[in-house]
Amino acid sequence: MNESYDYIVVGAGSAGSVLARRLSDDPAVRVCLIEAGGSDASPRVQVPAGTITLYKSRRFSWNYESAPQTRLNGRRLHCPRGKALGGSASMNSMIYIRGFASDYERWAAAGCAGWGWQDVLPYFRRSEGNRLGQDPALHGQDGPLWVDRPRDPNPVSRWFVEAGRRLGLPVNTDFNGPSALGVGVYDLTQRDGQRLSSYRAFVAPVRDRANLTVLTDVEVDQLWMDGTTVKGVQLQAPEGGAARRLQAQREVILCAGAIGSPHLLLRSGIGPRAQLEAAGVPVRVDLPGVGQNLQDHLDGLVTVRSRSPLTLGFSLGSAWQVLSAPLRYLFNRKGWLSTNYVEAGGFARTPLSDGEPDVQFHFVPGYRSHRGRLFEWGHGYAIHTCVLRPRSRGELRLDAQGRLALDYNFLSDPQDARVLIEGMRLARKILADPVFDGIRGPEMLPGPQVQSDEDFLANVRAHAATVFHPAGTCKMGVDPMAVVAPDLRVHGVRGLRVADASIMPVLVSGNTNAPCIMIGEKAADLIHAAWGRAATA
Ligand SMILES: Cc1cc2nc3c(=O)[nH]c(=O)nc-3n(C[C@H](O)[C@H](O)[C@H](O)COP(=O)(O)OP(=O)(O)OC[C@H]3O[C@@H](n4cnc5c(N)ncnc54)[C@H](O)[C@@H]3O)c2cc1C
Repeated sequence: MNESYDYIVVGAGSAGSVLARRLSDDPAVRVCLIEAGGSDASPRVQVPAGTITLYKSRRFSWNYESAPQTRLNGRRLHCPRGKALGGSASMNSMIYIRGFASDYERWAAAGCAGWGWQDVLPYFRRSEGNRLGQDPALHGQDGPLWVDRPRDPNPVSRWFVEAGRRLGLPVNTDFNGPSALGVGVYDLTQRDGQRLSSYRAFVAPVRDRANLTVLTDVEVDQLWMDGTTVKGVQLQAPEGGAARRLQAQREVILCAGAIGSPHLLLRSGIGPRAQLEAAGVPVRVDLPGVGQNLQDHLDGLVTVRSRSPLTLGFSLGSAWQVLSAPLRYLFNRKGWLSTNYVEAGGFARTPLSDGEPDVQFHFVPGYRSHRGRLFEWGHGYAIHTCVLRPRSRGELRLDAQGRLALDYNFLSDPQDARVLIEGMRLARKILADPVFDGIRGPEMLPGPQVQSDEDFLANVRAHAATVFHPAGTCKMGVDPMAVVAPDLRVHGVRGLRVADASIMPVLVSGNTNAPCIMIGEKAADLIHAAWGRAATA
């Protein structure tokens, strides 16, 4: 016999966790939240510094790899995505940024009625439990998602802020305030110095609700459909076993992320007809936009070596800091283990800007980058600079063998390279400030020999990567390439919505966790409104 629920939410990540919580606030409905990954109860997830052990973890990450990037010297880029309760917010850097008001105005102008800034602001506020005394007109005080500052920021992170100020950038104490321009210490989704994913904030406190079932280590294989109506989901069959089906009396909502959701649609026969036919997947709904419109923030590095054990890193000089870190963290949540690495950063305008900041900085008080490396020997500091509103568009598709192919198509629009190069020049100027003189070693990337546009472009091709914000692959809208309508219902399909990073028609100007949480909040209200329940407070 099939198990039956009112709502099935696929994916317990940033958006899915919020949605499952809000839907199950109504005791009259039964909600099933399905997560392919397992528990998040590991110090690697809960202790902020554990984040560097997760990107390439086989247990916690899906570890996708892109197709060779033609304009990045044919390199394949690593694309980590969280695979555990909490999803990508169980491995992310915890920075709390909403994007610009103008991003959401662009969504509304592109046909997404109800998604302008004033429409989405209440949802940002509803989710947030701001610990910083920031403007209550913009910030929620009582929501489950704590927003706090790093417990023990590295002194060199503060030097970055000072260097940015001396370059003429304002010091910004609220990047989610009226203007994001400037440099500062980032606000984080942490509670008492521990990571706070939306699973931890929204679902964990109500997990014993009788009307909420949370399944872990269970992967949805495809949608269970009758014609163009979704009846439920089919789970991946255990080896040698039969596939299990779960029925949704009302709706299935895909919250499997910007890679997982379109992949699931394609596997279920919802996508571009020619692609599905070539991959041997029976076509249920010809929906040409599925997997298209892939966007991400391309990122260039300026990095400087140092001998100073003030910065994070392993050396004889830092041995005491490293060895004492577990005790310091245990007793007062301070010290080396409390860092999220990307403690400071900001938003700046390059000479190519249209008036709004067009690049974002992520400052790391450690050598080179934390990306995927468990141990970095030695010390240093670095600025990651990313293009905030990339013009390049990639795609995610099934190849002829039915395998997932992920092509960012980075730098297909040459303007992205121009903006990135100007941003990296700004980053280099910040790091050249005398405030760093006492600890400065040689610039490693892009390296002092890199000066002209051509030099920079060659460096970008050789080293640029992403800051892990894929979005847009089930875009919301009303044009022929839109996958979901502004109420998040999938065009041409009954009983199915998508609510996660994939629905962004245009990538927001900043980190994507808070926007996904907002999407989960708004999805809950859209669903409650459709089925006749008033909005939750
Ligand atoms: C390394 C890293 C650092 C980042 N740093 C930041 C940061 O500091 N600040 C910030 O704002 N953003 C950051 N991000 C981005 C941000 O975390 C994500 O954009 C956001 O969490 C995406 O939310 P989502 O709901 O779309 O998907 P996810 O949170 O990825 O959730 C999708 C969930 O669906 C599950 N799933 C997928 N397929 C299936 C299936 N078939 N069956 C069942 N379950 C399935 C997955 O396992 C996952 O748990 C970072 C991301 C990464 C990877």
